[in-house]
Amino acid sequence: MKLTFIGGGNMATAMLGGVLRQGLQPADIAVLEPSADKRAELARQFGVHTLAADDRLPASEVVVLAVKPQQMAEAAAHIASDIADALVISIAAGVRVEALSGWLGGHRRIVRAMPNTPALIGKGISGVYADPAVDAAGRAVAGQVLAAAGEVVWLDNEQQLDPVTAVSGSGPAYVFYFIEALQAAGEAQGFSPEVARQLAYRTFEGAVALALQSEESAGTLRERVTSKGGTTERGLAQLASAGVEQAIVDAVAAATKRAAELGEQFAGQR
Ligand SMILES: NC(=O)C1=CN([C@@H]2O[C@H](COP(=O)(O)OP(=O)(O)OC[C@H]3O[C@@H](n4cnc5c(N)ncnc54)[C@H](OP(=O)(O)O)[C@@H]3O)[C@@H](O)[C@H]2O)C=CC1
Ligand SMILES: O=C(O)[C@@H]1CCC=N1
Repeated sequence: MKLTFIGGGNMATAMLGGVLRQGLQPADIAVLEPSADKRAELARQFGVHTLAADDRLPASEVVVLAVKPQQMAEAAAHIASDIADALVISIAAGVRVEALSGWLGGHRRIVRAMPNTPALIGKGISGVYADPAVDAAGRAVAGQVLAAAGEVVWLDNEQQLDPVTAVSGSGPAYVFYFIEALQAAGEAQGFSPEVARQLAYRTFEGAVALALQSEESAGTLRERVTSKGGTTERGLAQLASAGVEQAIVDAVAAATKRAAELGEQFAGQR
């Protein structure tokens, strides 16, 4: 499979890690990226072929659009005459199939996906929506590319991509934020950064691994940590009085709203 990424930034880098781990050959992958420094780093790290902004697109079965939403119109217009019948997978937040199709000269073999950065190690999760014009073979190819990034959840409605973006697309940032906060809290109690890091990181790793393996809900596992009259109860009460649970609900709602705003911003543009 000949695969070309348009944009060689954070998420393209994460997906490259996934597809190469799955066995795709670097010689079959190209990345079009305006920054010479990033091109050099991608070639060094992954051995893939790189293209500068003005270069024409090589013949590709799959083209992954991995630029920021605000850069999509220009990036799509640049490749519109070169994509032939390639399957186009856009990973941009918000930007809808209708807008993508307009910028791509009416192309309809379009799949939208929302992966996340753990794709780099094959531990991501992607929500995926295919335009009805994409046939079963196209869906299978999209599923194969995204499976390299981790688990795949097919969506039957494009709107569902906005909350997927808010929960799992942005989600790693929330988790890293909690890890940072737990590490900082350990340091505030007098531990060295190294020890605080070790305590925080292993706690997250262990808790997530346990939750994934367990048949019990996260709530039940939380109750098992919480001894009556003990330390966890005191700590959780502090989190509750600070409104942390509601803050998480509000954060996801705000991110979903931002994805919808991005969709509106680019709707109907040609
Ligand atoms: N980061 C994440 O966790 C996730 C991101 N996404 C989506 O992925 C997309 C990319 O995000 P991310 O990787 O974080 O962003 P980055 O800014 O890291 O990557 C985008 C890259 O594309 C380059 N670029 C700009 N214009 C063009 C062009 N016309 N042609 C080719 N390349 C171009 C940018 O260069 P320059 O920096 O010079 O502008 C940059 O290197 C976004 O649409 C985002 O919504 C989806 C899921 C998760
Ligand atoms: O922050 C963003 O807009 C992108 C989409 C999901 C994760 N990063």
